[in-house]
Amino acid sequence: MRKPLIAGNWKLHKTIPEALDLIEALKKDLADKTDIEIVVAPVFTALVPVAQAVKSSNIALAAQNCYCENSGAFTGEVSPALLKDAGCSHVIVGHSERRQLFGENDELINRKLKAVLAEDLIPIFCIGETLEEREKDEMMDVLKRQVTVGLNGLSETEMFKVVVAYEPVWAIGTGKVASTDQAQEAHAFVRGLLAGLFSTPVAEQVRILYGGSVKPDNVDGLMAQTDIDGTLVGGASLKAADFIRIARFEKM
Ligand SMILES: O=C[C@H](O)COP(=O)(O)O
Repeated sequence: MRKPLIAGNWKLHKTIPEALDLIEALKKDLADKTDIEIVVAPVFTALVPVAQAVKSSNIALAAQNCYCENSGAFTGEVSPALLKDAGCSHVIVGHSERRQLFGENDELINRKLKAVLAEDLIPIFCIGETLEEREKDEMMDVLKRQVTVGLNGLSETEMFKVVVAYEPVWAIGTGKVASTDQAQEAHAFVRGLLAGLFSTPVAEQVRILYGGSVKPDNVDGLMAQTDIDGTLVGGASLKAADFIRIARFEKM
């Protein structure tokens, strides 16, 4: 049985006071939610205060990115060890905005995943095809490459800790959510890849989140799909009421 995970990626939004306001609202209204895991990913500068605020709550803290080395002459980077020190338990790795805007490739993402796991943090490993790739019927090839290279060299034990997030790039921030059929098809395909690359137990236990225009009015249909184990929410995670409704998805 895979425990649902609802994660909010706040991207480049919210000052420290705004982040703390949002956290207080989530803590108040989601305190009873023990049947799911809740994760929020604020900007780096808000991690420490938010870590203090979520202590002893059911909300876990993620960073939105990290580097693949723990120390050294890497100006501007933040390491998994320092994120752990700041109070993070999760790190988003390979988000499409990192791939598209900051040139991250599958090999670098693989190194980041290994660095995150070496610190005993949980990576939320993002994959997904662009609109152009989908229109050229390359979705499966792209997902296969991202999964095969991104997870290369991970042990089965490490894989049990990984969370995968399928985020079709064309659905991110566009309001165009994948249909439940499209999302389920991609998730089932990714689960099949995990079975082939690792094992059936890995495929059965690894959680695969859906991301891309998840909103209160579409979350129930998405979460009803067999292979969708949670959501990685961008825009709607910035509003307490929307994120709370998403975390309170109804089982259909
Ligand atoms: O990490 C979250 C995704 O990029 C989805 O963002 P969105 O919900 O604003 O489409």
